[in-house]
Amino acid sequence: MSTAPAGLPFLKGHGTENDFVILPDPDGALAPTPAAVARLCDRRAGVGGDGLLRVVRSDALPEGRTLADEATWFMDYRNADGSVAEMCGNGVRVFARFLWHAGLTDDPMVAVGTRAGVRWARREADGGVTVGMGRAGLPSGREATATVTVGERHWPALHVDMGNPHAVAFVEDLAHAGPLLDAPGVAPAAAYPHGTNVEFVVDRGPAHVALRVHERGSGETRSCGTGACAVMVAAARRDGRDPVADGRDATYTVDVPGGRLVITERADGEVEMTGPAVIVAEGSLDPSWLDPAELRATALG
Ligand SMILES: N[C@@H](CCC[C@H](N)C(=O)O)C(=O)O
Repeated sequence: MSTAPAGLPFLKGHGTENDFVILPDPDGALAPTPAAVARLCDRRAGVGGDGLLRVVRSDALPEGRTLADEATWFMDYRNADGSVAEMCGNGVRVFARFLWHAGLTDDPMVAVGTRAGVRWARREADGGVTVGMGRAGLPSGREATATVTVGERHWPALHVDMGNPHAVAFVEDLAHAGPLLDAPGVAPAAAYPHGTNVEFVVDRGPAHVALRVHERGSGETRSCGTGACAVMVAAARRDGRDPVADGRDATYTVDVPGGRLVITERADGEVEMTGPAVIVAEGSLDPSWLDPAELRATALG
């Protein structure tokens, strides 16, 4: 029997192996510093994850307050290095799975506030979760394209905005991107003033592609939902498909190292992504390991 003082509750979850530490903080009592997030996400000395999902009531956060009428819950997303990101597509599926798992809602359709606006998530009969990802942004002019570099190799890349930034490069072989230990070079830097996620894409068949991704703030990951949607839209345009102009939905299968996502760009321009969302563990953080002051955890008392 443990006599350790009760620590802060956390969960661990993943969507196509994009894995997250989930920190329930309904009243917004916590304010995790970048250093605390990086410690939590550390794969050797921490819980481990590609990012952190802090679950807060929208009306308890300044950035969520304007969304509170539409979305009770706000996903405060942080990358593994502690940096803040606007959106996380796999994260929204896992966030919704947490709300259902914790009994915070039993509605199969939930709205989730994010820094990129409100996203919805729907529980499917087969256990998957579909997320309404909003419309893709395709900047024009000098921001429309960039050059991505890994070692001696260079590729043209399309700028796709899914609430967060992506540079999508079609390559001959995913192995050409190398081990992706460092962030690929992206030029001109002015095209991405806040940095970018980079996707490398190959074809697998008609309307079927596979990707590798280097995530801003997290490194190479096994999946990226916003990245997969950016890839789907880039592949559709390359294939001459524009659902809004055609008046016809386009659906692609996008394989990621950690599984498979099915993505539709609808004739009204909205992008929908379906994939798995899994809660794998629940526990509590040992207060002697993570100084509560680092989380400003009034909840630890
Ligand atoms: N893995 C996420 C994206 C997380 C944020 C990203 N690294 C960024 O900084 O924009 C996803 O599933 O979309």
